[in-house]
Amino acid sequence: MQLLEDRIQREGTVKTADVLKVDAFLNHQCDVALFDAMGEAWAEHFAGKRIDKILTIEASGIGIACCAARHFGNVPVVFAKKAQSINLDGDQYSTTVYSFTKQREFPVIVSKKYLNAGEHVLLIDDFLANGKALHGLIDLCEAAGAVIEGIGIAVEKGFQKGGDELRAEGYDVDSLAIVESMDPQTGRIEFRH
Ligand SMILES: O=P(O)(O)OC[C@H]1O[C@H](OP(=O)(O)OP(=O)(O)O)[C@H](O)[C@@H]1O
Ligand SMILES: O=c1[nH]c(=O)c2nc[nH]c2[nH]1
Repeated sequence: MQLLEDRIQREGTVKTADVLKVDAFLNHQCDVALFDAMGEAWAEHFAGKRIDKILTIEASGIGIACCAARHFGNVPVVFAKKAQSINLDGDQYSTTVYSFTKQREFPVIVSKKYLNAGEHVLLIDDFLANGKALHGLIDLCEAAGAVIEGIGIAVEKGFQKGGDELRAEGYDVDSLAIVESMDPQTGRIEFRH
């Protein structure tokens, strides 16, 4: 998606060999018009598929998923929580996920009320790196008996293994920008096309 690639080139910074900082528009300050255009692009890619619900994970996937839902007939958005809470009652599906930016394991929890057998689910997230977050969401869907129709990602780092693994597993992964390589010394970012 040219709009997203241009934005990454203009405002993204390569912090280290594997950390791209795009917090000016994606995962700290949020550009809602950009999120809306991303939702439109996923709706085009997944057109014709039955999507009953969008599932994402705290924290950075939530805003993107909510904007995307507007392009999928306002389907509900469910986000997996990364901590127990007194608000999480009743039966739950849960797994654990290693967080890329926080560098530790988190529980990943969804109430059984909000993920049901036979529901057709689109998974959305801001980043795809090693695929830990996505595999956590897939585990939750499998436990619930939900059907995964596809995966929409804003930024995939193609030099990390998550995206290629998920495609090899047979998932339809639509990443709007795939960073093929990036260099913290020069700041150069190259995309896969
Ligand atoms: O493919 P992976 O290696 O799992 O990396 C991608 C995940 O990393 C980030 O989550 P993180 O927990 O780091 O941050 P967040 O709380 O801002 O979402 C991002 O939001 C993705 O969910
Ligand atoms: O802001 C971020 N930059 C990254 O490179 C990344 N990888 C996973 N999650 C990420 N979040």
